[in-house]
Amino acid sequence: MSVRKRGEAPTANGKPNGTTTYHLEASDAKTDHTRWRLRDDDGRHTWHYLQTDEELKQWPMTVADRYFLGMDPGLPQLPTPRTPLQASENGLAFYTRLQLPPGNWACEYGGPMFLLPGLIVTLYVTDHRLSRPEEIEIVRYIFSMQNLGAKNGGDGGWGLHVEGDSSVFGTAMNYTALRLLGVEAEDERMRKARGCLLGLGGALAAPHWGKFWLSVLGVMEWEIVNPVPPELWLLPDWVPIAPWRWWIHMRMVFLPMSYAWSKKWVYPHAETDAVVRGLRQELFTLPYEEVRWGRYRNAISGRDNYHPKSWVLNLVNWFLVLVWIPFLRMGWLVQRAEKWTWRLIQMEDENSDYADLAPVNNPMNMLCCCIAEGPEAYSVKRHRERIREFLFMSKGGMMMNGTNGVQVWDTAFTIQALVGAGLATKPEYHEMLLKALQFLESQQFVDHCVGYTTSPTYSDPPTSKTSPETGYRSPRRGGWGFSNRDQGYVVSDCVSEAIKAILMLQTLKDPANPSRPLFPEVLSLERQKWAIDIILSLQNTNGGVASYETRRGGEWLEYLNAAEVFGRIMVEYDYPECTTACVTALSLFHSLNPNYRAKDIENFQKRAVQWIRTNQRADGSWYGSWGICFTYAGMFALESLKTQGETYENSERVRRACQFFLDKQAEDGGWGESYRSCETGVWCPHPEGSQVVNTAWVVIGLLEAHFPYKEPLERAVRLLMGRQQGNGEWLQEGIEGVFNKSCMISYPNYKFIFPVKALGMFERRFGGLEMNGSVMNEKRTSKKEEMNGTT
Ligand SMILES: CC(C)=CCC[C@@H](C)[C@H]1CC[C@@]2(C)[C@@H]3CC[C@H]4C(C)(C)[C@@H](O)CC[C@@]45C[C@@]35CC[C@]12C
Repeated sequence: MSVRKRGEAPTANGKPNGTTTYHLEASDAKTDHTRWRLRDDDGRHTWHYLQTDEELKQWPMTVADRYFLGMDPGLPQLPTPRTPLQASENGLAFYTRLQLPPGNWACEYGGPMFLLPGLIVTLYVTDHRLSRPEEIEIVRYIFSMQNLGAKNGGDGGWGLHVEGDSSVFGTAMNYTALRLLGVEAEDERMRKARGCLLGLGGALAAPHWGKFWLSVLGVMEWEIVNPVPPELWLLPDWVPIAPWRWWIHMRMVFLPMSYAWSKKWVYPHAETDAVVRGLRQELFTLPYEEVRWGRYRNAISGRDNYHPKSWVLNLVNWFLVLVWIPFLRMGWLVQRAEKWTWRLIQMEDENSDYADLAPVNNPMNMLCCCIAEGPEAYSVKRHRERIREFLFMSKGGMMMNGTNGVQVWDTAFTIQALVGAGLATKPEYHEMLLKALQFLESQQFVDHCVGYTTSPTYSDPPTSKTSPETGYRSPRRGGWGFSNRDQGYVVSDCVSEAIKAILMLQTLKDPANPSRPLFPEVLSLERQKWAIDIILSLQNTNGGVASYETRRGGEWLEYLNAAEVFGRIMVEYDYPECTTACVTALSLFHSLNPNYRAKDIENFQKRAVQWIRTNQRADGSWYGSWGICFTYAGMFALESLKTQGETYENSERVRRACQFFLDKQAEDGGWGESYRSCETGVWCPHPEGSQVVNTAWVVIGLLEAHFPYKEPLERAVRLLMGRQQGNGEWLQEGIEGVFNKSCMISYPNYKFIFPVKALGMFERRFGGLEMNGSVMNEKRTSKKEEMNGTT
């Protein structure tokens, strides 16, 4: 496919010069997939398109490349498993081949449909282009996610996430991205998308973030954006609404947004740019010239309005727009606010070497660097380099991952799966596990953020204290994040799952010589203690544990939730997943090192477990916030209760949890939960029936609970085995993860990790199965018969 330039010739440096637009001659073009390669430099993932035959010779395709690109990975058919453990091992035979050389795993961590457009707008307005193969594949990806045909009503739009119904946000932003990438407005799919968008009220009914991006691009005017005043960053720390108290993702998005909003920065070539001018005509239900922007500040389509703005926020906005901005907003104050905001942006960039917290604030920070320092500044260049770590090549094209990878998280779970399945001592997995272990060790944060170098002292156990000098960051030395060390953000359960995985391996004994450890001690006791210190610093006063930090503000701050499309985003909340992960990690560590901060650990555990107990719903379930949904949280909760000695036998609470699961078991023996559970807070069955991942979670949960009856578990295990392919793989089913209640996100490696663990755990508990022929299409025997009178 060629990208033809319309208008002017290329500039000397080969970049477009603002007034130049491009269009793809054939917007359904595809690159040669045999030329893509994934590189992993110590956990930093980037995709490369090889140009020459020489390069192709030097850099052969791997099984992982082929798999991610949707090509046949070329792995052999395996002997039909006769037992769950054999099935588990077949799964591993496949999954092991996806491990990357430094020891971690990658994946298409997609779902949200608002990430790529933010990047594309930023690149466009900062006069930078991705490579041609990348652009081609991004176009392909966005089109492949369009709601066409049978997909979500086929109305031609895009949703907030890949499985969602079309929304104004999804449609306006993805349509815009495609146009910026050169797709013609007259393309049939674009016409369809426009029809959908205009039917939903057009871009004037976009949520806050949509209006923000379109104003930066110059398609809208800033008047339509509800205020994002950087002055909030000048509030003294004691003020209850001060931004440092917000959930880290919200404050890190608010930060660059407030800077750009304050500057009212607009793409300098907007007036002459043909695409921008085209978009002004394409996105609205009335002629651009007639729009009175201020009137649409609060317009929002019903499809997008998951969390309507509160009356408090409406009042605040009213005051800011009609009183503060026209009469009270002093120049000197604005200058101070912008200066301090810019400093905080720099701290975020410096602390992560421009990787930044997530793919929402990363392009926004890049934009601010360009505003503050110009497009040629180091900060902008470094952002451009780092942003590539979010881009991932998939079968459907190039997409933007929800983080810069899943490295630490999936590696930790993989190790635990093998240990849980009883396979970690087998020689054939030694090399794989050793690499995974070494990878985790290499990704621990060994330094606090800039600003912590002077206080508190390194020898003090970290507290949750924070200060402006650190960019309001909490201590991080000893922690792990979700992706890699560079990103540098502690997540409570990532620290916990990582330290657990490491301790599990480091304490394994060689079965041939039980006095000899099977794996080297890669993480010293001192560094283990750092990790424990971090975990201990993360408990909230009520005993629960949140995601990145302790809770800094009250739930009432949701009154100021301006994003509209997400729920529960303003402050940290306690999560069963995070709380239970900390409990299980502390238990394991304490069992090995009974003397280190024993009292603190005991107190933490007592209070955390009490919180987990009270967080259980009357029907026995726990609501999961990061995976879908009750099946996910239930698994974690049951595991943590077991560490406190609470099992089916002795705990009414655990029995209720098990009964909740049993009540939801499907005819085919599995469990299938829809993402609607997350949105609505009530169990919603998956429209396509049982799902491998949900089923595996429940099996693990029930086994952790010491659920004594084999029959329901056996039926589930047979379903897992029946869904397995001849080469050991499981195919992708429904999306597995979620954030902020309304946005789904995929965890493709879960379909390997959890079935492998569940199958192995089952066999360890109950032994093999009687296999007469195929395991598929098992006739349902009565669950009730076995359960009657027994629970
Ligand atoms: C700024 C907004 C609203 C969107 C950007 C996306 C991010 C908020 C989220 C994308 C990935 C998330 C979900 C991330 C992924 C891992 C989880 C977890 C599984 C470790 C969980 O147990 C704790 C929270 C997570 C770190 C997550 C938080 C939110 C994301 C970064």
